[in-house]
Amino acid sequence: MIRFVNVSKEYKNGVIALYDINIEINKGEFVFLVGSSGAGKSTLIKLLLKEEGITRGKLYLNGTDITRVPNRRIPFIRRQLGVVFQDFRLLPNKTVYENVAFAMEIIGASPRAIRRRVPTVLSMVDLSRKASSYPDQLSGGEQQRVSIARSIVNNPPVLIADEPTGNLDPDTANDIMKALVDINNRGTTVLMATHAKEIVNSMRKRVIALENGRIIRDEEKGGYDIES
Ligand SMILES: Nc1ncnc2c1ncn2[C@@H]1O[C@H](COP(=O)(O)OP(=O)(O)OP(=O)(O)O)[C@@H](O)[C@H]1O
Repeated sequence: MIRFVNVSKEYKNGVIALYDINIEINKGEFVFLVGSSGAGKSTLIKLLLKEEGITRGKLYLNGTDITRVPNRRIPFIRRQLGVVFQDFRLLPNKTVYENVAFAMEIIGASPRAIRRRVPTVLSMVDLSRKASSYPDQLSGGEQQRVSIARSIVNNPPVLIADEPTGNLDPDTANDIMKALVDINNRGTTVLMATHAKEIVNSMRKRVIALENGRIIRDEEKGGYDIES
């Protein structure tokens, strides 16, 4: 599903953020990406989203070498990836329903498909009651669940979450994790970058640890730290 082959990333200022990264993530896996600040987690995600170019190596998404994809095809690549960020990034002037519907409108979905699909995903994240609310009328956890609904509404095979619980208290963070596990159980591959040690330790999923741009650990059913 996702394959990094000898990938390196050097920024224009000479900072080498990733060195010779090799990762293979299969369909349906749930993978935590951990590492201290500056380890290279966000850079790795930016390469997948094609927000940054790759300096060396190859990166495959669903069998396509995305390092060779021309710019005009980037939107098609992006459609295979649902993305959730720490800061939710909802549109403030749209309701919950409209925020989720908008993700379908921009890919040209029919009004009928939108009317059918949006209530389904809102119920998956337990937000049916809040469909007409605006983001500023919601708690942080609810806003993040809207953002998750939006990220999966077009059925992407892969969901990328960059520190999705970073702004949330522990109970709310657990609700978000339940939503992500639910989505993973329905077959979506999940890659989540996080500093949330307790969450990683309690879930016992695959853990890939980065340090100074290198993979120092890749463990099935791992913990946040090597000793855990
Ligand atoms: N646009 C950029 N230009 C130059 N250097 C950058 C740029 N973005 C990140 N870096 C550098 O690349 C390295 C990796 O940064 P990155 O943001 O990927 O780390 P991270 O693991 O996501 O950290 P955090 O947990 O704080 O988000 C750091 O040394 C950082 O300073």
